[in-house]
Amino acid sequence: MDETGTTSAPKRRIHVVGAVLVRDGMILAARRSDGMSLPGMWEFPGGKIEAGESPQEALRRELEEELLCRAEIGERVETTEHEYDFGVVILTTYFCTLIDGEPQLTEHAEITWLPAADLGVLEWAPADIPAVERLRTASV
Ligand SMILES: Nc1nc2c([nH]c(=O)n2[C@H]2C[C@H](O)[C@@H](COP(=O)(O)OP(=O)(O)OP(=O)(O)O)O2)c(=O)[nH]1
Repeated sequence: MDETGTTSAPKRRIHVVGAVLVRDGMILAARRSDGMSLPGMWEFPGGKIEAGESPQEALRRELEEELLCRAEIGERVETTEHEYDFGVVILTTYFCTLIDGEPQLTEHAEITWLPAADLGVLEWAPADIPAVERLRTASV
């Protein structure tokens, strides 16, 4: 029950993985396009984990689909939970290294590489803020 006395159904829980791609001390950020949810916001490329997939499998698949490149998935950076109006996103980010191909735009509006210390200049999806904060204060 909320403060208006209304009982609402529990929100959908959406398990999402994001790639912190690191190259030459820079991290890749991708801006969501107008056709996506959270339009215009910056994120780590990735997406929803499908049934039967491990987080790493999902991330490899998403990077191949979205950026047309292959990456090695490394250590986990952060797991956060954020409630949006469309559901609760549980986002886990992993350090990743490119092993084949140059990231290409397919669904995002743009991509950019930034030093970790400068990540704060972008407008990140709210679920990403804890990972961004961790990266800004860590050496990558
Ligand atoms: N890929 C990715 N998604 C993120 C991040 N942060 C964050 O809140 N999200 C949200 C956006 C989406 O609602 C969901 C990921 O789903 P998705 O990447 O498959 O997005 P999508 O465009 O297919 O989703 P949709 O518009 O069909 O709802 O998680 C992030 O860093 N990376």
